[in-house]
Amino acid sequence: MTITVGVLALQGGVIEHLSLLRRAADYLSTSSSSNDGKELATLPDFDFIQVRTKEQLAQCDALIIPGGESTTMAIVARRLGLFDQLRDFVKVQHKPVWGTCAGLVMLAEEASAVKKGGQELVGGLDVRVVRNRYGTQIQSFVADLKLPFLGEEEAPFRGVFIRAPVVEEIMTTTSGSPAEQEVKEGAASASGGQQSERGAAPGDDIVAVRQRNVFGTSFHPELTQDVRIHVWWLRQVLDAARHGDLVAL
Ligand SMILES: NC(=O)CC[C@H](N)C(=O)O
Repeated sequence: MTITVGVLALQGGVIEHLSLLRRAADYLSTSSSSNDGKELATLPDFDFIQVRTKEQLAQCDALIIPGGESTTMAIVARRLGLFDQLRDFVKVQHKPVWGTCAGLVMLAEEASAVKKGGQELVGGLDVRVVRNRYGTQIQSFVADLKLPFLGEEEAPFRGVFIRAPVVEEIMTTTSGSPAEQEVKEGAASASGGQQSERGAAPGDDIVAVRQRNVFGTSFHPELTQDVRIHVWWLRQVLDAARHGDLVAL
């Protein structure tokens, strides 16, 4: 079995994600060969592709929407007629999708601080993000993040924040619904903001969020050499492929 993972390649950090995805897949194949062999026996091949057309999107079992500029990405996606299919991918087929930075904006149901006239979103995460939370490009910074979903004992993750959005509100669609709880369980706060080299510290801002099949990060793991989040996400993709949907963490 081959699992096809796409990176939406309309604009932004596409190559960087593809490179870390390949490294993450290598890591999974070597780590599974050193455990009891159970995972190895069932570990499928991964195919990583750039997605610019409806046909390419249709091939994908999972998708990354990279960082870049969400307004530009939305305009190009509209021109290429990809929006309906993207929404179907996320909200009807419930395939695993991960958005980084501009990708998180695209996956939010609502966004504030948008350009005049608004911008089109794919949605899927019942959150409102605020764009450019920490200011402009020159106010970019890195901060050590504690991300509980990687494991409580794990070393902090070096988060790269470039005109980053944060989740300003987790919205209650149906009160007490499982979806709402999963958002909350999936939320990860930044800590160690004093490690920031530049710009505002994230403090308690929500910079990673998950709701069922949809995952978003404010920062750019693909701009580091740290493969842990890509490995974690590929495991989610594997689980989704095996079980038909994502399992709880
Ligand atoms: N680094 C980024 O992806 C920046 C995101 C950008 N501020 C947007 O809203 O699209």
